[in-house]
Amino acid sequence: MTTPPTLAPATDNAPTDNDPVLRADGVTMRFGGLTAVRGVDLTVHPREIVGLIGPNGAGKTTFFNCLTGLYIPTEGTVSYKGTVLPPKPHLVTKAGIARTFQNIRLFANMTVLENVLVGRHTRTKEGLWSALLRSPGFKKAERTSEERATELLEFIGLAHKRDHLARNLPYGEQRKLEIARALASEPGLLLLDEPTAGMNPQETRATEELVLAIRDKGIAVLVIEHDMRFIFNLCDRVAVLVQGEKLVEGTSDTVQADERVVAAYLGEPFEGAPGEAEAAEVAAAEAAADTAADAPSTPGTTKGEAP
Ligand SMILES: Nc1ncnc2c1ncn2[C@@H]1O[C@H](COP(=O)(O)OP(=O)(O)OP(=O)(O)O)[C@@H](O)[C@H]1O
Repeated sequence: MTTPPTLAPATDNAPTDNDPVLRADGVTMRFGGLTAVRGVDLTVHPREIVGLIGPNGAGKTTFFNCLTGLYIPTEGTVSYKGTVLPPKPHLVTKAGIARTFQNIRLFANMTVLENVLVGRHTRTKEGLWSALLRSPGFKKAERTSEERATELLEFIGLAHKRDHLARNLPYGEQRKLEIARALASEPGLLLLDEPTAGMNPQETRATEELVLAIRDKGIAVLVIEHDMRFIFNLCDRVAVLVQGEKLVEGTSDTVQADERVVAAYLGEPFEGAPGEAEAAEVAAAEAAADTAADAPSTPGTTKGEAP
């Protein structure tokens, strides 16, 4: 019987298809005395849909803001396809990370098409003078952008509304338009912050389909969402943040079965909860102080002094 050939170990550091698109290493964000995010590591691989969940105030949006350059993390680094990102939102977008926000941020008085075209600005090289003089290069770039924007509107099902004002779209379509605008920057990773907030069940289902279709186009997705059915249906992997720390990470089944996650959502204490060590230290110090207070005093010593 012949032994199957073994793969030779990689001899160089060339990126492979399975290298993470996103790698967050020890990301910490403090606001004065409040640590909103504490030492969070997270990776997202190509074509993965990763969910980020956690109770209100757990630090999810703050973490997104660290990933996208809106905040400069107090500690830690964020890399996209192996390169550490500068903490500047436009450079992060240019590198290949696009995002949507918890609250819709469209240009309400611009048309649907114009909103998508705005999202393309990091992909067009023509400068201000070229635009003002309407140079041939600018006109060509403008045509290409419009074609691409139209394709994206077809993809999300809003091509028939391209000339409507964004503010006249129903809520669910405004959310879709935000996603199309994010996709216009041609990202390799899309971050979605509560994409189904305020949606009815049909709109939520349609958003689920849309996220799967985005993944099928080869774009990785990291999504924050409070709708657990959405998250557990959709995600290849789920990370749970509690009080700024990553508590659990795994498949939907692993996370759903983890009693610490249930406890965190119900606000119950659990073994290993963030802050538990500090709480235990305080309790031990208080117990020691009580014992000292109850103990009969030794002649020649006063409370708090060594004999
Ligand atoms: N700019 C800021 N300055 C001070 N504190 C902040 C700032 N942004 C967030 N925080 C605090 O950081 C903590 C985490 O907030 P964050 O919005 O990231 O949580 P979240 O998990 O996204 O919550 P939700 O699910 O309610 O959106 C909260 O205590 C919040 O008050």
